[in-house]
Parts: sequence; structure tokens; C-alpha cells
Amino acid sequence: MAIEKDSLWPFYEFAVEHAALGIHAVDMNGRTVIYNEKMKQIEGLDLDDLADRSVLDMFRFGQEESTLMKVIKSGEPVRNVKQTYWNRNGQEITTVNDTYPVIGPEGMIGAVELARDVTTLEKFVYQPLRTYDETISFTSITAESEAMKSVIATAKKAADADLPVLLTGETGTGKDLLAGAMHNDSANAGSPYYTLFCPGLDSADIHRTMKAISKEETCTVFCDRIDLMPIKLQEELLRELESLGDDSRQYIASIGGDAFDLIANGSLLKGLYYFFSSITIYIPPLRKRMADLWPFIDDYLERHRRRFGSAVRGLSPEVRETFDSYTWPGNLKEVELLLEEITSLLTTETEINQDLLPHHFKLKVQEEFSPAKRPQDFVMSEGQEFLPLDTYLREAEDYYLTKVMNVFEGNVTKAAQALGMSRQNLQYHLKKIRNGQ
Ligand SMILES: Nc1ncnc2c1ncn2[C@@H]1O[C@H](COP(=O)(O)OP(=O)(O)OP(=O)(O)O)[C@@H](O)[C@H]1O
Repeated sequence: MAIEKDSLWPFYEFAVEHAALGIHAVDMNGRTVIYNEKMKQIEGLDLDDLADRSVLDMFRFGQEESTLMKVIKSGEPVRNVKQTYWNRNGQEITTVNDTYPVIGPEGMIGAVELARDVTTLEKFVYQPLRTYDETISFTSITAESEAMKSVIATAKKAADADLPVLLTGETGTGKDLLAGAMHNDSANAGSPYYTLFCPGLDSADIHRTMKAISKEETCTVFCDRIDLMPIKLQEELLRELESLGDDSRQYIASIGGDAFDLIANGSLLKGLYYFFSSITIYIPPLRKRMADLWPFIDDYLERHRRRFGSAVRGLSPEVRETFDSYTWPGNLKEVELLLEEITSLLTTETEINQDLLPHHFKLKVQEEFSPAKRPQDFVMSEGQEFLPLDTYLREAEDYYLTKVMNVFEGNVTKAAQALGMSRQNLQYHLKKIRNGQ
């Protein structure tokens, strides 16, 4: 029996919504026509009831957006673009994106981006430049700020005490690194070091690793980001850890925020918290200890010169200013990934200037400093103060126009075309935005 083509739509819709790939499609004007569940999850958008897709376009002006626009302009696919970024929930995400033109019966009708979430895989293969060829120790950790010096002092004492330790701090603050340094500075140095990257584990992995651990008399067990594991698996992990009994193993775990908040919002099992928290060490975010930024960068560039014989000496004054005022939500790991991206493009340059900064980083900086700052500001949430309608609409309009201008790299004619308004009208609005009216 032949199947009517139209009757397949529900199947297509179901497949798109349930796919393990993030899917985002736009029409020729850059307007979103498909934005699936996985894409929302990747980007940290928690907007279940968002029926009007045009509203989504106000939220999504990032690197991916510009890749889609590039494909629309060129008609050529762009494949295998790897990107690590911190989404709106502050989660570190690594995706590999393929973007294709979509051709209808009468020519190109838009573009589609397929994003593979490879965060877990990336965690396993991540090899930061600064830890190559050396055993991690406390001296591998940049600690110029008073806050970080005190973290190191406490961690040294904890390594001696041989009690379970809980490391808390935002993503990329160096919890993983600190756990490694504690192991290498403890009586357990030289014995096996087990890392359980909790977000990527299932029941069988936990059981298998615990079985291996139970055979070791001395070892260190580091449970990385227990708060990102479903509660059911946290219960299993706790049961397995408790069944290991008394021993001379060192237990360390890490979480990405305040333990009590995480327990209260159901992300952290109270029992698991108590298991690890004989000693708790909080690593503050980079923005609260900016004294660590420049020594880290200097150290990184010094290693780069040594390993690759590059000529790079430092950053231009404008780039230094940008780095000093940006808030670094991904902390030193974000700095490191950015430096990796920039330095991979260097040839004979001695200075990193604005032109060498990646587009996605410039957009993030812009987003942080533009006056109608955050897209989230335009979504109503509980407890939010109400603005008069005309103020709200004006701010939303300023935000939208500024972002569209960014997408078209300042080309008023193209932006006006995409916005369905005259060039003069757009110019008039942009002038008002510039004058802060
Ligand atoms: N204080 C630091 N000194 C030197 N390098 C650092 C420091 N903090 C972070 N880094 C760099 O950032 C990388 C990532 O840090 P790490 O994985 O330890 O962070 P994390 O807090 O465990 O993050 P997550 O919560 O996402 O697991 C490290 O491998 C290291 O290269």
C-alpha cells in the first residue's frame, strides 16, 4: 500500500523532537522554523511553553546563528565545526556542528544546523596544554590571588588528613586539577587514581569501576560532578561506596555550586553529600580573583613558545582591556580554550590583537556589555518587576535591531531587507539607539 507523503508529517515531527541531535533550521530571512528539544537542552533554554518560534530568534544570536547565516549567504555546507561554550545555565557544552543549505523544488529555501553534543566524550579526551608532559602537582595550579593561595593551603592539609573531601565551585575553576594535585601530594601518590566522570555514567559503569576499586587497598577515587548525575544513580553510587568498607582509600568528589542549594533543588543526594563532606573546599570563580588571570595567560604563552617555538609575547592593550572586563563564566578553562583556539591560528604574530579573537567570543563580550543586555530579560518569569509596555517594547526592539545588525555585520541594506523595513526607517531607529533615546 502506498503511503501518502503528507501522512508522514507526524513521523517527521516526532523524529525531530526526539532526535539525539540538536536541530535548528532557518528560512532565507534567518527566521527560525525548526528548533528541537535537544537544541533547547544544549543551549540551556528552558522555555517549554514557547509556541511562537519568532520569539526564539530574539534569543539565539551566537556563533551557530552566524554559521547558519553564512550558509544562507554562500549556499555551501559547513561541516565539523567544534565549539565549546557555556550555555545559559552555565553548563559547559561541546558540540560538533554541521550546517547545510536546504534546497526546495525552486531553489534554496533556508539552512539547517545539526549539533552533536560531544560534551562527555570531550571530557575524556581533553588534554590541556598546561598539563602535558608533567604530573599534576600544586605548583601546576595558578594561585596568585589570596583566595586561591588559601584554597591550596587547605587542600594540602586535606591531602595529609586522608579524609573524604568535597570540592565545590563553578565549572572550569580547577576542581579536577586540584583533586589530581591532592592525590599526588598525599600518601596515596603512586597508587591508582580513579576518576568517575559522573554525568557520563550509567549503572553498569558504576558497578564495574567500583568492582575494580574494591580490589585496590590504596587508591584515590575522584567522583567528578556528582551533582550532574540523576538522583537514582547517586543513590547507587552511595550504596557502592558504602559497601567498600573501611580502607585507606582517599575519596574526593566535586560539585558545581552551593551544596545546600543543590540538595534543596533536588540535584544532590543528601547522603552522598555527607559521605564526601568531611572537608569542603570552595574554589571561588575567576571573576572574584582576577589576580590569577594574567599569570595564567603568561604561563600559557610561555609554554606555547617553548613547545611550538612561536613568537607570541602577549596581548594588545585593547584585548587586555576586554579580558579584564569580561566575567569569564567558564573560568580559567574558558580562558584556556580561548587561548588554544587563538594560538592555533598564529603564524609569525608577536601580539594577539582584536582581529585574532574568534567571532563567538566577540559576540559573548558584546552581549555582556550591550545596554539591552540579556535575551532572558525579555521573558516574563515569576517575581520579575513589570516594565511599562512601551519601555519593554522599546528595549526589545533595540536589542533585536542591534543583534540583526551584528548578524549582517553592519550592512544596513541587508539588515533592513531581512527585517522587512525600509533602509531609511532602520537608519532612523539605529540613530535613536546610538543616542540612547
Ligand atoms: N587555578 C588553575 N590553574 C591552572 N589551570 C587551571 C586552573 N583552573 C582551571 N585551570 C585549567 O582549566 C582546566 C579545567 O579545569 P578543571 O577541569 O579542573 O575544572 P573543574 O572545576 O573540574 O570543571 P568542571 O566543574 O566543569 O568539571 C584545567 O585542566 C586547567 O588546564
